[in-house]
Amino acid sequence: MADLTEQVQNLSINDKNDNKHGYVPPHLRGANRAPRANNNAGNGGSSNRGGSSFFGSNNRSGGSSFFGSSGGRGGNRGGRGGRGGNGGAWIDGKHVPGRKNERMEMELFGAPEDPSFQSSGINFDHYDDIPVEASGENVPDAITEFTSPPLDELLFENVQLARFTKPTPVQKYSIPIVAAGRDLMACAQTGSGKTGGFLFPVLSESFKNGPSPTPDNGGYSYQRKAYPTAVIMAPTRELATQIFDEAKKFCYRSWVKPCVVYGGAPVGLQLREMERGCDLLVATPGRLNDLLERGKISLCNVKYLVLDEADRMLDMGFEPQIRHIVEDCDMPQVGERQTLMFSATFPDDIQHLARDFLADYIFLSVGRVGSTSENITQKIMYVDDMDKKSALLDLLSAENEGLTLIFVETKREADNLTDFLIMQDFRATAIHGDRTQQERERALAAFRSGRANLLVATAVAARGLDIPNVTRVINYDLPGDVDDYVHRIGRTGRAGNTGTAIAFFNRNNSNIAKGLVEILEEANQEVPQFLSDAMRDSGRSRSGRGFGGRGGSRDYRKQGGSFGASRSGGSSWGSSRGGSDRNGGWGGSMGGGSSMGGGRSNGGWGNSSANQSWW
Ligand SMILES: Nc1ncnc2c1ncn2[C@@H]1O[C@H](COP(=O)(O)OP(=O)(O)OP(=O)(O)O)[C@@H](O)[C@H]1O
Repeated sequence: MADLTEQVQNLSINDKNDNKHGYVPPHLRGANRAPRANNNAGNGGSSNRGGSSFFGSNNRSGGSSFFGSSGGRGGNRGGRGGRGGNGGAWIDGKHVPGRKNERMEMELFGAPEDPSFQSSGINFDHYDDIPVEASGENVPDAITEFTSPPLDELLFENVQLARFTKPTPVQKYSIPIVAAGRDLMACAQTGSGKTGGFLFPVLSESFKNGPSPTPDNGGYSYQRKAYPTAVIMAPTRELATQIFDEAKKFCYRSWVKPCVVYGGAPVGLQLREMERGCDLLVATPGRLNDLLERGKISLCNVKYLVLDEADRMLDMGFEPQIRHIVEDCDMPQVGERQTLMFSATFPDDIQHLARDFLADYIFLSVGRVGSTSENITQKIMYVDDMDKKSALLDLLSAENEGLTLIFVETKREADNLTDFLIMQDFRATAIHGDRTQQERERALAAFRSGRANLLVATAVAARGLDIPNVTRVINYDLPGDVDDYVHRIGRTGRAGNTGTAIAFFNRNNSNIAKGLVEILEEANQEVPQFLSDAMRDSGRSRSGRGFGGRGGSRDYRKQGGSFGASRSGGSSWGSSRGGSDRNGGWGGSMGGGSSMGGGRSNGGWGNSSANQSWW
């Protein structure tokens, strides 16, 4: 990839001799860009205007099959009763692993050189230098490597098949914490292995201890019910599917049969799959609630409850459903189950939810809460709204290798920009809450496979998605909340790989100037002068980290000074949530998303009322 600073300099960004904002779009420079070579191998050229659904589907993750185990590569059918396939069984209090199957191993774990499987990057070892804070009573010692014990032997074998040679910091702590029977709230940077952070200990303990006996219903029930041992809730269907795909790997040959359920997909198919066994259930809250109400699932056997991207679920308005599922159904009480909450950002309100869901928990933060990885090179460019398309074309023309994720604020903007890029002969596709599930899956599959190397997305793609080879994230529209920025740029620079994140900033984004400056400084990135100016000016009209400021804080229990076995320092942040295209209609029963239209009112820096009127 061409040097980012050079690229940005070539765009005359911040050149005081140009205009007042420094950026001179190509059409004003009289630049006659040569017609772009048709690189549209995948979609047949610019005549393919009809949005993006024409990109065919499929990639290694199958993109879509809800229950991969019923398809070609799943097959953990054994469940506790040993239902054949390569699944194991729990028999007479013992775990009996299934047979090895080379074809299935290839499907689940891939060949070492297969680029569609994320491999750890050159900076993976740098994770060891990140300070970790673990607070709470009697924090168990972290492990330093994957060994069995403490990991269950079969899980250890599966971790080796995945070619994970060393635990990431969050995994080093979560494995002994869960093994000690403790609850956990964990905050770790994007791409630093949080999924393994909950799957490894939950599966390891499940493999060792087996399921609870299914309640005897006296033979009166006419319908089968699922009695999962572990329930993992996630905010979006894509994230749920991704966790499920990851779970399939680590459940290989075990008694644990993973399942996934989410809204917007036919419930009949999901029910049929659940009937084959459902020991680890990954679910969006809305669909889980629905299935509970239909009496298809009982939570009475749950030993492990995981809330992934918990703050996002609250943002999406899932709190009533989550509370209903956890508090009003038949799930064992706090203290009788283990509860784990994970995210890269933890605003205060989520910590307060923890008071109700967790008991005597350990708060783990890896790096500064809500910080970004130094594996990501961040650049903020001043670009007025009217110049954004030109600036984007410039960036894409200068560098179009690897996969680029482009974030916009509204669904309509996502479609418009995608059409525009396709018109310019770029291989672009779009993902947002108004697209059908099939369109979204096809778009993601095309992006993963590289047939479309540009994915235009709303905030719905900001969280959790783990797509190898995303080398660049462009915030065409900045989000209104700095936490969202952190998650968005975290789609690159994962597992120790490097990536770049570019954001178009203008006076409409002054609300997050302060938060952005803090993030850039923490990650040792350059802070452009216009951003410092914007921060200073916007600071005159408001104080503190409030508006658009950093979410997340350290363990709120320590703010009262009650206890703390801190292993390193921490800091406390104010919390705030901004509005943005947040809902998007993913997962569960959430409806369509909201849109912040363009055309926000402009005001000068520090013209507080004008700047904030849309906020
Ligand atoms: N111990 C490990 N060794 C090597 N690679 C790992 C390890 N743990 C996880 N990974 C890989 O790192 C990538 C990022 O992991 P994961 O998706 O769990 O990150 P995350 O912290 O949940 O990120 P986000 O906050 O964006 O959801 C994945 O491709 C995963 O396979």
